[in-house]
Amino acid sequence: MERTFLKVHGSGNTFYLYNSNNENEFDWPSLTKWLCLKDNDGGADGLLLVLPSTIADAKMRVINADGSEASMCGNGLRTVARFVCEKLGKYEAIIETMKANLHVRNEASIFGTIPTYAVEISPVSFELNSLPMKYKNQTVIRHQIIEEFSPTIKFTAVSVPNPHLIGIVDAQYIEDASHQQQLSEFLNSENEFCMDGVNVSYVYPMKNDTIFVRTFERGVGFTNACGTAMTASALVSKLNGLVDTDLITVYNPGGFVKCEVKQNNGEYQLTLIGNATVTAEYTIEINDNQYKILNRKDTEEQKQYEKCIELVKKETSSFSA
Ligand SMILES: N[C@@H](CCC[C@H](N)C(=O)O)C(=O)O
Repeated sequence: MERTFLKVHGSGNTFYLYNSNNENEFDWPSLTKWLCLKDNDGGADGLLLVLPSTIADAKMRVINADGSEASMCGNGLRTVARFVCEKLGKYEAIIETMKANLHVRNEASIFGTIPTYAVEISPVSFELNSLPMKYKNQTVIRHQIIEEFSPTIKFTAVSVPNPHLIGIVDAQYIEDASHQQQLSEFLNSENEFCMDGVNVSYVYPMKNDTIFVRTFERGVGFTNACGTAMTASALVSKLNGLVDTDLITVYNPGGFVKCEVKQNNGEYQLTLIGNATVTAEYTIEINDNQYKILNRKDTEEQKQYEKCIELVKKETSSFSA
């Protein structure tokens, strides 16, 4: 049978997006692993499923490139927000995700006229149990040196609700990714700290309202960007006085986003704002776990996005390859 998929990205974090009325229509892990093969028309970082919901406007499921399922995806949610809002002819919607129903809305463009969406990132918890993570008999790790990971980098563990380990680093750790790669590979293989793996981000504070974030994603590896990681990194930067504004610009290897960090009655209110770009429409043949790309029709959207990348390269050229 032939099915239509969109190739989409948020800050260069690239996904196939598939709309289905049947949650069990295909073997999602097998399909995702195939779609994400780099030799397969460039691959992708995962598959986003848009499904019917009885409690919201739509439901999103996120399958990582290795076939594992994630509870949330911030960059992916922006593209799902666009798909659902355009389909329903609305400017805002509620999307059901594994652990929360999240508000999404169309937003003024962050660069030129590129389609831009703002999405709620919630719930937030610093409890190690929520990741899950274990470290000695601690219940939280907040801006703390963990000798087993590094003698100098301060780490924070936070779930939003997918699990993140955020390290605040000097420019040298951005220029050379080897420390982050080694630590991430260790924490995403069998280990005593992060039983289900973890997304590992290194954050370089650039200005009082700007940070740079690079993420090694659980189930994927280094990606151009991770939306939940950038939002969690903005929160950690704000809580530790590395930035002093509510609206933080977050550069990443694939572009930039804005993260709004607010606190109300002790609750964190986090919003991720950025592009929701559709690069192509694919026709794919699927027969008993056998897949074949039959056709690809490119959109014009990536051309404008390239200009955004040029700006980011200029701003980050002193420390980022
Ligand atoms: N890229 C995503 C996060 C995708 C899931 C992550 N790899 C996990 O396993 O938690 C984002 O933009 O948030």
